[in-house]
Amino acid sequence: MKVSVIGTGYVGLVTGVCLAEVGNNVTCLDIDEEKINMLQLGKSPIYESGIEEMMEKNLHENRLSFTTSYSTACERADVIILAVGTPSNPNGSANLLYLQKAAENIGKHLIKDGTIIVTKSTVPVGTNNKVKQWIQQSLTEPIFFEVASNPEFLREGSAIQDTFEADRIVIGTESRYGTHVLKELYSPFQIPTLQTSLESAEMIKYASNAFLATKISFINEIANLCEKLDADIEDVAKGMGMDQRIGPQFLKAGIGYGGSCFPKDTNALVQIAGDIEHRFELLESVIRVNSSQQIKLIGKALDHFGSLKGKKAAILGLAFKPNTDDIRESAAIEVIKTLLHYGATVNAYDPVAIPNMKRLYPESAEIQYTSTAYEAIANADMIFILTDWEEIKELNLPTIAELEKKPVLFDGRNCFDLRTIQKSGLTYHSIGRQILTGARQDPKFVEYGDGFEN
Ligand SMILES: NC(=O)C1=CN([C@@H]2O[C@H](COP(=O)(O)OP(=O)(O)OC[C@H]3O[C@@H](n4cnc5c(N)ncnc54)[C@H](O)[C@@H]3O)[C@@H](O)[C@H]2O)C=CC1
Ligand SMILES: O=C(O)[C@H]1O[C@H](OP(=O)(O)OP(=O)(O)OC[C@H]2O[C@@H](n3ccc(=O)[nH]c3=O)[C@H](O)[C@@H]2O)[C@H](O)[C@@H](O)[C@@H]1O
Repeated sequence: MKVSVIGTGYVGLVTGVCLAEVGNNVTCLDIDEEKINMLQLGKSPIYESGIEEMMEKNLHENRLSFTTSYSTACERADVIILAVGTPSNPNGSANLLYLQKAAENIGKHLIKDGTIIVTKSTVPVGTNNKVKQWIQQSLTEPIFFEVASNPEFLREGSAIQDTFEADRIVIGTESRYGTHVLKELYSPFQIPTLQTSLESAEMIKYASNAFLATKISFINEIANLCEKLDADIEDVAKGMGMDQRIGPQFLKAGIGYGGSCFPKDTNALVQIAGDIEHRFELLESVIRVNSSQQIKLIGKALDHFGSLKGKKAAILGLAFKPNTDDIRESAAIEVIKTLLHYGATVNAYDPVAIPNMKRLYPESAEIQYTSTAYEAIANADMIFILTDWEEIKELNLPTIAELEKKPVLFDGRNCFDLRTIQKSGLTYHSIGRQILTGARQDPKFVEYGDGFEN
């Protein structure tokens, strides 16, 4: 099939490359010329495992191309996929301006009857009907087209794997023709497909993200109780997750959810509910819990040191999760801001996200970036673990314990088991578990069995 993808961000690029990989002829379009120039050279503007290799292969085999021209992208496409950003407006609602511009441009350049225009961007219920109007109003001649909703569920950091091994593909369509074309497009992936109305497909996306965010805030609240009641959140989450009705995923307590989607989509859903005069109190609480969770470690550091003025903090992990360079809504942004506010200075390290964070916090007397985790730690009074990168989970704790300052470890991702920490003699604060003071003490924990995954 001939497919065009509008927007070459995390979703558009991965979708385009994977659709080319299964044999389609794919044109990816973006208004950002710099991105398109890079992509034409086979370089990915985002850090996503495996993307460059798959891109290179499909460029070489002439199934994939990149352009800034709407006429090139629209003229022969059977399917056009909209994957532009839908960021938050100041009131939390979804900003549909990029989508409107893209839809209008499609309308202006559509010349082939029967094209299906698919919204993959996350959009409020009712938006596909607007997309239809925007296109209709921009047509230069009468053309038959259809719209469809096809929300995306991939995660950054495992986007290619998630595309090939998704739990489901949701297709909201208006006719049998639309359903037929999209089912055919996705048939090589052999993934269960759910066909719904446009509105239900749009709602499935928000409801899924809101539910996952709720699970995270719920387990974080339980962690906050565990800290005060001498229970261990890792054991508690494991025990809960063994109940198949609950399931083990998204029960990892920590410093809350970040990223470009959970914060944006939970706020948007509260706003969508507000627009129809329904107060979504549960989701409002989920959002509030997450905001306070993001700076939980600062409270622990203040309790420990009294004052943070003049203290040196090593920040390990800047990305909102491992295996991505994305720092959008990362807890690291709030933690750094608050540490600087309290008069601390920062040495920050991340395997890939430093260039993105430097745009927000350029290097200065207060904040320095280092090329290894150990460099960041060398002179620190305290260490904040904010992203559970594999290399951070593998830090050599005895080496850290031997440093002159013997830094205090504040672990926002519960990367270490308590026995390992206890052996190292470090003072250790984590989320929802007992504090280890470096003195000889027996941590209250059990030996984990196999199979507990997040
Ligand atoms: N990032 C993720 O993991 C996921 C994102 N989504 C949703 O997918 C959508 C896209 O998200 P991302 O890929 O993260 O966004 P992004 O910000 O990484 O990329 C969006 C791209 O669209 C381009 N663009 C903007 N206006 C355009 C126009 N008029 N014509 C052509 N290109 C245009 C931008 O230059 C940019 O390259 C959002 O609605 C998001 O909520 C859904 C699932 C996963
Ligand atoms: O709509 C989207 O953009 C995407 O949002 C999330 O994907 P993503 O944001 O890439 O990453 P997740 O792995 O879901 O993690 C989100 C945040 O939650 C945190 N998290 C996740 C799981 C957990 O148990 N605990 C926890 O704190 C992570 O550290 C991270 O900050 C969803 O998982 C995807 O299904 C969805 O497509």
